[in-house]
Amino acid sequence: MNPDLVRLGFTPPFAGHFAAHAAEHASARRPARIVTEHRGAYRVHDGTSERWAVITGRLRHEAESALDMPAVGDWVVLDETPDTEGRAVIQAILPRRTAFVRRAAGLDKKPQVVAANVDHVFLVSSLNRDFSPRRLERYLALARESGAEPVILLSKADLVDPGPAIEAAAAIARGVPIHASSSLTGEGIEIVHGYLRDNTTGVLLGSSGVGKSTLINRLLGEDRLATSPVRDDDDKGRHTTVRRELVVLPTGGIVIDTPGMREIGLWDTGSGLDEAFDDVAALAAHCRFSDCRHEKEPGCAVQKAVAEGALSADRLASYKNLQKEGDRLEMASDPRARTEEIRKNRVQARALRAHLQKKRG
Ligand SMILES: Nc1nc2c(ncn2[C@@H]2O[C@H](COP(=O)(O)OP(=O)(O)OP(=O)(O)O)[C@@H](O)[C@H]2O)c(=O)[nH]1
Ligand SMILES: [Zn+2]
Repeated sequence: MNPDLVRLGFTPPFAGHFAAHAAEHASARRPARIVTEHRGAYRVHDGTSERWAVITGRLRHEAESALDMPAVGDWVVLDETPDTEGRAVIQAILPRRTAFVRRAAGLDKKPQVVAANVDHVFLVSSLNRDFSPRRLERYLALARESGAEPVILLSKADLVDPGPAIEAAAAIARGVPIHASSSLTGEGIEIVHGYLRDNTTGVLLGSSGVGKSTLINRLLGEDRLATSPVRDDDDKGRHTTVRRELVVLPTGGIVIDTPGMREIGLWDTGSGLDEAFDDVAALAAHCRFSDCRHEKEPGCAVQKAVAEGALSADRLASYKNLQKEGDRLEMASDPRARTEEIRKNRVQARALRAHLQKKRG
């Protein structure tokens, strides 16, 4: 396989999908990866160089929601014949292995694919005032459903002793690895490099100002991405990164920078919520009633655990809260939007995760 494409994360499953696509079409086609999106045009990388591309009218027309449009990290098929403005034309999106999807910011209930085909989702919280277990639980539920492996990263370890936050994160991580890092001292940087071995892809998610772009610059070994200081009064960031962008590391691996998220709305968490809260789910299996709401029902094993101090009341409240949000979304969303493809991808993603877990022992 073309080593330039492999360095971009083009693995055998994508090669297989691409070959199947190319075999059905007479005109010359090539695979490329979405690097960034700007006003409906896409910057794509074909392993050798980058250029602008647009999607065909047919793709745009057939898209039922944002889930069917190219997202950063997607592998797409380009037609070699450029359009009148010299841009490549995206003919198809190859099936995603994983996708981190949230509810788009704003009032209407629409999904947004934050990053596609990522192996690791780094949930970045700054140790400097930003860390919130409740927000982390929300991210974890979405990350679990993405099919990628979550990693909790506590940044700016040079400013604050990470001990207490690590302990708080450990109480809700349910097996997700936790690392402290500092782009100033270099602490934890090799660990992040380690996750991106073998041309795997990671995405950095978190609030503005936690140091996502700074970390990528550190991984790159050069100040390529723009960064800016947090506000003095509350340590909040200034939303410096304005669009998602895929970066290929010279040392191997691919990482996607994202703009700081103000809100992180749930989208179709499927079993992701119960995976992120497998402690609550395991208790719930022992409730007398299978539809127990864990309120005041007799024989509720979950409330019993709270009374005995085995489960924190805050964590249960958080679980119920997210569950309600998910239920509301489900009722509101158009069932057609949940395409069969998403379901299939989820199965594939599970298999991938199992494989990665096995690989890492
Ligand atoms: N002390 C310390 N400061 C850091 C560290 N990492 C980043 N910073 C600083 O935090 C500020 C914000 O960093 P950015 O990298 O722009 O944060 P971001 O998460 O990319 O923010 P958005 O692009 O707005 O989402 C900058 O002033 C950085 O220098 C760190 O490890 N230690
Ligand atoms: Zn940034």
